[in-house]
Amino acid sequence: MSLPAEPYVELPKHMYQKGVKHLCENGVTQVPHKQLQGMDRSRVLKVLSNACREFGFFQVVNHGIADEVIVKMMDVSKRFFELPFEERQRYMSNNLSQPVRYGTSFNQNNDGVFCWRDFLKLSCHPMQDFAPLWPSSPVDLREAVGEYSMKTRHLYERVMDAILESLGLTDEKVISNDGNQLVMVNYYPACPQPELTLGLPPHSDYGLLTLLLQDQVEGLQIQHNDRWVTVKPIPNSFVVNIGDQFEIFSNGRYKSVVHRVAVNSMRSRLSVASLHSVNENVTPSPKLIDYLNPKRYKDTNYADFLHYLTSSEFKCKRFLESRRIN
Ligand SMILES: O=C(O)CCC(=O)C(=O)O
Ligand SMILES: [Fe+2]
Repeated sequence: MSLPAEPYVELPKHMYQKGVKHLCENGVTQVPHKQLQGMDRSRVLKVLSNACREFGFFQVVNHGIADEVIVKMMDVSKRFFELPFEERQRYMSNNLSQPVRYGTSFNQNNDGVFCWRDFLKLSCHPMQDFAPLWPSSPVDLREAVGEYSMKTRHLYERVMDAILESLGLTDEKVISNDGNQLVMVNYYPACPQPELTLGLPPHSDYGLLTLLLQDQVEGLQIQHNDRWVTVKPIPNSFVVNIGDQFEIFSNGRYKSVVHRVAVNSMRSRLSVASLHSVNENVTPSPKLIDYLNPKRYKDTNYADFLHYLTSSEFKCKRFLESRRIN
């Protein structure tokens, strides 16, 4: 299996490699594209592995998804949130497991936590089951989401293969095979008092891996060494982050990173997350368990996650903490 052509990783400052130029001021270092082109495959895997282990996130450019697919997805998403409320309201539901769900920060009956965010959640896999349920307006939404979800799924599989390889698990099929894909479109309206709220509160993603497309408005922040690092948008790139299921599978080698979204008073922001997870039990890979690295997590499935959401633990600790073996 081959790596995506030249993954371009954006890494926090102190991790930057010898000879890599320091480009940004906000605590984030970019590895310039040219440097990666010169790197051999094992070196790229090493960079990927460092990024996953220490930070749980990186950015990918040169991913092979055409700009046109990305632009269409962003454009149709924007038009969805501009539809009259009555139109969007048809997809509102209190039922978290609805395959298509819309929610708005101006009607918070649905969510316990207040977020300055509207969202549209679309289940995508298998596509033939879910596409007929996606909103029929704007008229080109289904086509754009269909194409976007297929391409991001393919990219997910390639990135996952590379991540497994970086862990020395090339034969491990269990995790990259069939699974769920959710496309979550997030719209953060400009907020008159941004210091009083967040677009999304601190959380980590439940699944294996998330591929996130963001527009050019800053907002996503990653927790690292007790501070918040803003992820600078790179046009048409994907921010990839490790989710809880993968931290468990990797027996804690790779980290599911806590992140949040800040809002601002001037500009609205749009992002599209493609969330990949599996339904079945996830258990730490036996190949990553040994005398020095005992099993660190309990076996986990979606029912455990739902149970956690309704339990008293939800308010005081992360889901992952509840799965840790001490
Ligand atoms: O909007 C963003 O940048 C992040 C969204 C996110 O964290 C999520 O959908 O889980
Ligand atoms: Fe997230």
